[in-house]
Amino acid sequence: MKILIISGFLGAGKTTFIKSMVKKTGRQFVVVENEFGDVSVDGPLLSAREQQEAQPPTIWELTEGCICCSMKLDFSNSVMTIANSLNPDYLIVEPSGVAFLGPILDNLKKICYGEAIQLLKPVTLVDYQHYKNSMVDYKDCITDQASHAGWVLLSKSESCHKDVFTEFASEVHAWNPASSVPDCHYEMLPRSWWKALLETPLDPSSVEPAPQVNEDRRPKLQQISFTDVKIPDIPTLVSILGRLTSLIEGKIIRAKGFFPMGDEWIRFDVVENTYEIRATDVMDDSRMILIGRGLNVQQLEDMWNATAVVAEEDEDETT
Ligand SMILES: Nc1nc2c(ncn2[C@@H]2O[C@H](COP(=O)(O)OP(=O)(O)OP(=O)(O)O)[C@@H](O)[C@H]2O)c(=O)[nH]1
Repeated sequence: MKILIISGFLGAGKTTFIKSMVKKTGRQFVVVENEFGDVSVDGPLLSAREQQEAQPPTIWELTEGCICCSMKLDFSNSVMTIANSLNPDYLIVEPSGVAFLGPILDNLKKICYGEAIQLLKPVTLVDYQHYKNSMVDYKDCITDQASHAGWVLLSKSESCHKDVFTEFASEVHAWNPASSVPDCHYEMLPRSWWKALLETPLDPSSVEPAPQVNEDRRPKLQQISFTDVKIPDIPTLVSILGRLTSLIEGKIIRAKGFFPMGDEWIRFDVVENTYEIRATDVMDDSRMILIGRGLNVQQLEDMWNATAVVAEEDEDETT
């Protein structure tokens, strides 16, 4: 079993990359999802086909802790269990956006043996639209992720000029001279690149011991999660997302979720000051999570509860 870690800060595009990798390579993957927060949104979204023909991966969720520190042992036990039970050709690991990559590699190298469990060179995604801003507050985490990667990819860069990639590569090479930084968005890379991604091993003896991530280094973020999400219509959702991206009190770094609206299921993503709304597959339940700092939790909970009441009234009127 080969292990490929896909790291990157909150909202950098890890899940989107994994979806693309499934489609481009046509392979069947098992994915370990470790989300920041106590509900998993990515797991169900990765399982959703969303009109794509590719076979969705099998998801193994690890919530309520971070695999680079508090869940270290649970994580290595899960990897061993997956190797011994499912034994897939490829295990993809998506750590939470605030996980440090160094300690994850250090932990995994201890359970690598022969061909049974092999590490591949990890990927780190860096969000072109937001990373310069994020570097102000989360530099330690973002540079750790890029410093330990074999491949560093600039996401959300589809319309960028080559010069942007050249400048980005020289910035990354200052932290990690050995990393490979493609000079275009990953969607444009040839089949040979995707093949190399799934074949290039990381020598475990080259992984340096990583100290325990102490709490001072970890991004200090709050999370609020909701299940049974009710939003009556798209204008209300747009208005909520507009408010979330321009809070007077505190700052939302990431928000995401999915919920039913009439006969359809809708998903939304907020990354800093941008948001996206799309249709998705029918899900078993609805979920959402807000991640940020300095948040007025009571005010945000009141806002969602008020929206749910309106949605319920609308439902009553239509039945
Ligand atoms: N245009 C564009 N949008 C992207 C790209 N990658 C991600 N996005 C968008 O960015 C948002 C977050 O993407 P995700 O793939 O969920 O990011 P993530 O890193 O898995 O997020 P977390 O797990 O919550 O940290 C979504 O709205 C995506 O559609 C990209 O390469 N190009």
